[in-house]
Amino acid sequence: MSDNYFQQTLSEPRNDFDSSLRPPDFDEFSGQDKIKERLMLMVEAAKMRDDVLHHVLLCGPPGLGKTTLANIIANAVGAKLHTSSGPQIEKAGDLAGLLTNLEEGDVLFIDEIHRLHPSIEEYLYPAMEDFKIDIIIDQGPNARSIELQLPRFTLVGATTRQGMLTAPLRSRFGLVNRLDYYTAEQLAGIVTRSAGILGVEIEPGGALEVGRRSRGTPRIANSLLRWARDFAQVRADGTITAKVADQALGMIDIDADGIDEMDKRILETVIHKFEGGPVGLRSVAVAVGEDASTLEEVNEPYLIMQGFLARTPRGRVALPAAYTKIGVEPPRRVLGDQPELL
Ligand SMILES: Nc1ncnc2c1ncn2[C@@H]1O[C@H](COP(=O)(O)OP(=O)(O)OP(=O)(O)O)[C@@H](O)[C@H]1O
Repeated sequence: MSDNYFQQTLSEPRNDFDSSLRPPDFDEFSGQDKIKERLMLMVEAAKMRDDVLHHVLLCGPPGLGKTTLANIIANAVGAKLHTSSGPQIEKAGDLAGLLTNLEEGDVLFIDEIHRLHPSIEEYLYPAMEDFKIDIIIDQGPNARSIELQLPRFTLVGATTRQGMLTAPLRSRFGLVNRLDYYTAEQLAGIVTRSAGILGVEIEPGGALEVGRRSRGTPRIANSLLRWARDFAQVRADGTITAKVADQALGMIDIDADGIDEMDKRILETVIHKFEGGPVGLRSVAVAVGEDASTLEEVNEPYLIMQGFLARTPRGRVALPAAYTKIGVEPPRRVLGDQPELL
């Protein structure tokens, strides 16, 4: 088992397990109420006008349901969904290929859209605005650009890094939505639904225990459910009770706050190696042997949200809860200081 369980879960390619649990429509998609309401309204308005949907941007940490929402949007308007991602679109020709394959009303989902190369991004602007694209044909002195008219389509972009999106691209989306982490209760609801689909017996207490330790993320909740199911089968009578869930998750070193071994190592590093900070994220990443972007996307947001770490203009600092978590007394300066937050 990896010591960065969450990073491993979130970076796994999507598989049949994920698809079987993916809610097909807005009714079965729990949480994110504001976003759901806005999207449902947009869908209704487009249907009333017999028009295509505006382009939609979905932002937020991995595993919160961006891909799921893109599927739901396409289902809601009865359109075909085409899927790609920033890193997959390497050349302008790749983008032209995707766009010219679309039919009227189709939804094009581009995951990790912040990773599109700037030169490719520029091709996307006229496609989004006027549904046309300029392509260069021939080479050398014969090279010339021709304009192709595209069918009207909807672009759904997803990004884990809203800050890395260029202003021109961001401004071309009709609606920008930021997904939030889910509450333990919402996740318990998602776990109960998934257990029903998988035919797993789970008690409300068991679902809540899994929900509490899933760090606000449905993708993690489903993955922990899968582990708890195996555990319940082998070490209990197959039913996931609160106690069974607690033992199952304890066995993979996920504690009652949803903190795993890598999170603990990060806190220990900031506290012991860097005297509680401030320290730059890159230095922490080198010290714990993990990629800085993984720390920034997966570990840090949760540690900040739970009050273990704070971001200050001079770097990350450990808060009193971090000292308690790793079992050391917080120094007086930490208890007294209120770091200047970013
Ligand atoms: N609101 C929800 N209700 C029920 N299940 C959900 C919800 N959101 C996500 N899920 C489940 O969580 C899993 C992960 O969701 P999804 O792949 O859509 O996340 P994502 O935000 O697109 O992730 P990434 O950022 O890694 O692309 C899906 O298999 C889906 O079953």
